[in-house]
Amino acid sequence: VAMAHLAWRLAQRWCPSSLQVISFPVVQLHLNRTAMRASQKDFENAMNQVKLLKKDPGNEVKLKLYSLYKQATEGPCNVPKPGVFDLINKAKWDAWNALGSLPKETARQNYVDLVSSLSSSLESSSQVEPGTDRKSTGYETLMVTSEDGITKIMLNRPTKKNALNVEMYHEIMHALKAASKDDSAITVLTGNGDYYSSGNDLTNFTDIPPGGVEEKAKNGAILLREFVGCFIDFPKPLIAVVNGPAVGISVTLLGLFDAVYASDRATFHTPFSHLGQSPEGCSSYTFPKIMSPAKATEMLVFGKKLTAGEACAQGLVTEVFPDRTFQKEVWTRLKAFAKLPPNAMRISKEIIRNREKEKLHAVNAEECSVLQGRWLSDECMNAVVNFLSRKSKL
Ligand SMILES: CCCCC/C=C/CC(=O)SCCNC(=O)CCNC(=O)[C@H](O)C(C)(C)COP(=O)(O)OP(=O)(O)OC[C@H]1O[C@@H](n2cnc3c(N)ncnc32)[C@H](O)[C@@H]1OP(=O)(O)O
Repeated sequence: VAMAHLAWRLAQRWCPSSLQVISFPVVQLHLNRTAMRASQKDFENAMNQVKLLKKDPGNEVKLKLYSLYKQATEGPCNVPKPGVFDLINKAKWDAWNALGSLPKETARQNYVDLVSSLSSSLESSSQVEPGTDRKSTGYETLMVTSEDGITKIMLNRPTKKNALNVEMYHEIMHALKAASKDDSAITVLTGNGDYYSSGNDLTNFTDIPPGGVEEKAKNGAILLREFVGCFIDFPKPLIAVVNGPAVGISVTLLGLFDAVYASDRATFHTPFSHLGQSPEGCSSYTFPKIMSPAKATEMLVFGKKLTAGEACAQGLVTEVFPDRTFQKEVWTRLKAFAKLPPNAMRISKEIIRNREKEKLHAVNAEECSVLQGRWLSDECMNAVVNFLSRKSKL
């Protein structure tokens, strides 16, 4: 009954995408403006690079470019929401508005990073900025760059609050495997836009294969186990730069990171019971160890949302920074860390992690098996239907 309800709700929700009709020149029009100051040279270069792209990067990317440009030049969205039938302007407004209070300088940096990744994946005729070893890749849901000894993996679905869809799970695994072998000293995971991540993309539950919901749940558990396994086994220092609110699996995984730096705008929320689900990311083991069993229960069982300060007091977060100076302070620190001898760091991490590895893999397997059952429960299906039919939000 729940599945029939879900299918009906979804049929109501889906409509043809309005974004198909957004044309590339619409973005270019905005990028051609010349109101940049000399100190924004990178930003200007990036705008010029966009004009040199040989291939259309697609509507989703164009919306990202547009929103970052607006945020970088005008700050948070400050114009009235267009009417529901003004599809193009509404899509653009939504993309800009989704960036929330993202600082102008961060938007500029994100714009430059995005253009840098496009220049490589879409064969720009211009050169990548000389003097850096920045690399970009053709990921759909991530921006991955490597510079100053740091590989940065940025979750890049800001209009969906960086919810993890199936493609993103695969791309993160791919990026982690590549980072484990590249010549960077440390690896950083962060989010683009106003959220770090809103956790599992709840639309992951909607694409039911021929084998039905049982097969869906089984495949989900296999994917989740492999995904979390990549974090358990990651060999280099892995740092989370939590730029905004974090939900669900993006929170639980933090227990597997080597350090967690958070903006004071970040919050930490694991509403598993509300969603009819159960903990993953090894949090049923790491959280009670990090913060005491009772505090872990408040988060994982009762869904208590923590501020960054509270998460720091409980050991989940290493240090909190004011949002205004967050990026500058954190990246200065990370660049200093990345200059330390990489082999020493890797070996020190190994000796810490090896004591726990077997246990962590066993916990991961058990959590995935329990979740597989939870995903088939009425409690979980009803929670997903309620979100997708816009009856509920966290
Ligand atoms: C392989 C499977 C592994 C599974 C592992 C299991 C993990 C467990 C979890 O991670 S549980 C956590 C799941 N996450 C949620 O329940 C969050 C749901 N989202 C929300 O409640 C809200 O969106 C919000 C509070 C995060 C943000 O609210 P706000 O009002 O600020 O923004 P919008 O709701 O308008 O969001 C903008 C658009 O983004 C879409 N979106 C946001 N989060 C998700 C998500 N988790 N899944 C799917 N879609 C999400 C939202 O629907 C909006 O889309 P729209 O613009 O098309 O309407």
